[in-house]
Amino acid sequence: MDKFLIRGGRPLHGDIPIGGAKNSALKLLVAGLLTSERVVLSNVPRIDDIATMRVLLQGHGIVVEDVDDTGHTISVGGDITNTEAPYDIVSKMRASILVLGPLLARAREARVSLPGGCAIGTRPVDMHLKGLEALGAEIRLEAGYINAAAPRGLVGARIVLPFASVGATENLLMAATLADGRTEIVNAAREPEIADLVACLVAMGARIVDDGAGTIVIDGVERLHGAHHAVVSDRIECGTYACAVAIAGGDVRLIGGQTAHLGAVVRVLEEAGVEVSQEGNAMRVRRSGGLHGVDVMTEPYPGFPTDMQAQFMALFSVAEGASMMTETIFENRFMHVPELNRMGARINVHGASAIIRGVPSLSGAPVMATDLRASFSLILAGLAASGETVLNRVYHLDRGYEAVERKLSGVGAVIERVTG
Ligand SMILES: CC(=O)N[C@H]1[C@@H](OP(=O)(O)OP(=O)(O)OC[C@H]2O[C@@H](n3ccc(=O)[nH]c3=O)[C@H](O)[C@@H]2O)O[C@H](CO)[C@@H](O)[C@@H]1O
Ligand SMILES: C=C(OP(=O)(O)O)C(=O)O
Repeated sequence: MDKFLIRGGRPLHGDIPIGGAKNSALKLLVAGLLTSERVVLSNVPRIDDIATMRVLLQGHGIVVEDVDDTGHTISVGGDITNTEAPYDIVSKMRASILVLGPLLARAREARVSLPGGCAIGTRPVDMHLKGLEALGAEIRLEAGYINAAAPRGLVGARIVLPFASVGATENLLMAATLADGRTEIVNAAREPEIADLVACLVAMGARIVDDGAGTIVIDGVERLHGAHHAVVSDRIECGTYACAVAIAGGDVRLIGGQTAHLGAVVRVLEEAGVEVSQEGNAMRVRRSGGLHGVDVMTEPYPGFPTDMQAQFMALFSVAEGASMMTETIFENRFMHVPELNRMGARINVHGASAIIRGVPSLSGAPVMATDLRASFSLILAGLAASGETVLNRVYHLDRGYEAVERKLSGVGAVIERVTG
């Protein structure tokens, strides 16, 4: 198993390229199930979750190909020959549940493993299933699988989501593009990844009006066609490297980064003492003075993202004063706390909130994390720590961050991957 060795204490200077969003690219690949024609996606990140999604789609009979040798442009298309999403893939990657709506819409049936919980929480899918039932699907849960059928096709409906779930919005949006009549999704998620999916579906011939304020209206069409679409920039990767500059100090341009998608994150960075500006197509991040603690609560977009919570916990560990981090999206997303504390952080968790009392410095240690963002929070701590940090279980990072060691060493960090 690969490890990272990190030696802290170096400020960061230069440019870091920001890739396409994992949380958008995965859904856009799934959208390819909605047409037999080729959908070509550019700016796709080269990460393990994308490789897993390719295997899942190929299992459905879809042809997934690299369009060039960059590995960042992928085409999907073809006929669905198998409507089962098996346990071994769904349990590895939760975004697999997103095939349910498109399979039902196009093949009129689907058998998808229930994803179950994961390291950050129970993560139920009841809203996905209720929404699909409202569109006329018959759903039975059996032996850990969702068996869904819509023998006469899906029919448009008005669906009010009790919570602005990103996954449920995406599943229902894709299913509704081929339903008979009009679907209205009320209290829909407003994340930039939703707008990206809407833009791709519209390019494929879907009729969608998204008011950007939580209401999406879809008029079903008979068929969708091929399209070209560039994946939106990864706001979480961008925010993560902004935290790297914030914790290590320095001055870095995050090429492709968009402050417009990171409003809540930028506000917290500025309050903490970090300078952030948009300069052309780059987000510039600078810190020369001290860091200050801030109180933060995770919320659906445009609130502060849960996917940035762990990274900010590392940052606040070395900020002056106390910070409070409240996690409202997932019930078990503080798994990084004991590891940060092993590096000298002073963090106490009380239910959904954590109090972080800033310390003057952290010290390197062998650490490991149980999920993607938690793993990066330990790299961030390592960048600020004295001595060497050894991060184990790098496979969590490889799921969602491309070329971490290259991007960080390119701006002066000392980080090395040890394979084996
Ligand atoms: C609102 C939010 O921040 N969503 C995040 C969530 O998306 P993801 O799509 O995974 O999760 P949802 O947005 O659906 O879920 C948010 C909350 O709703 C609950 N829920 C969801 C679906 C359902 O059918 N029933 C139910 O109870 C979940 O348990 C969770 O507490 O994780 C992704 C990966 O970290 C992030 O990129 C998304 O930004
Ligand atoms: C938790 C994440 O992803 P997933 O929903 O794939 O677990 C994430 O992107 O931070």
